[in-house]
Amino acid sequence: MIFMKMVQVGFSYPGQKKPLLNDINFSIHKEGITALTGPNGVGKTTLSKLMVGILAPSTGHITLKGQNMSSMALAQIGRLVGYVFQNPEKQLFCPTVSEEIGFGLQNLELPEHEVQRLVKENLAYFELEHLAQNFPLQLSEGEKRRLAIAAVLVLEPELLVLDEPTTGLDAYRKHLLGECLLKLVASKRGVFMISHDSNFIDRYASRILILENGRLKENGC
Ligand SMILES: Nc1ncnc2c1ncn2[C@@H]1O[C@H](COP(=O)(O)OP(=O)(O)OP(=O)(O)O)[C@@H](O)[C@H]1O
Repeated sequence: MIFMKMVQVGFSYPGQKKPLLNDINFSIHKEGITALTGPNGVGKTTLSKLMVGILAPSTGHITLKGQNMSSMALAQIGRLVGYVFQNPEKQLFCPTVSEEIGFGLQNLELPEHEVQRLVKENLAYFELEHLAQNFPLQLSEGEKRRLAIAAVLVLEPELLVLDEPTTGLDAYRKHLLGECLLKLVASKRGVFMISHDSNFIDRYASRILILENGRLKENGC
């Protein structure tokens, strides 16, 4: 079943004479890891924001599980599609690292012991245990990114959208992230990542999309 579909999607920011995105058509089946790459400023982040409903298409439409996204509330989209921003600071707002990971779980009204179990598990997996009581905005860049990813992953979205997830990560943490994404895929969840990191893309992506001059190409064809 098609999970997400973009049909003739175009997008311009207010005041732009030429559309940034033009006639974008593609489907995501939640299988494997899809990478989106392309030159700086071409509209990759904009495309990812359309995928999670932060922006709406100027023309065309996007469906999510067969439903037009324009008729869905952001919270409804957010339960299906998780988004990790290019700049992790945009999504960190809790007083401690532990609370940041637990925040979304609290909103799901899970029992407290289950919330604490999942928080502990993710603190350990992302090697943030020693920082559990620290203020998120005072972490290093790589630690902030690991925390932002942990806080979204813990909610087990069906599709995870990540914007430049390897920025600021050392080789070992990139490896951990890649293995974590493969685990998600093995549990029938989809991953869509924007990246310029060609080594990471070659190692983990099963599908490569390239955005150039407002249009999308698959595998450079
Ligand atoms: N809110 C906004 N209002 C107006 N223009 C914007 C806005 N956000 C982004 N842009 C412009 O849209 C273009 C595409 O930006 P976007 O961040 O989507 O590109 P990108 O491909 O992700 O770039 P990079 O690889 O550098 O991260 C840029 O020229 C940017 O300046």
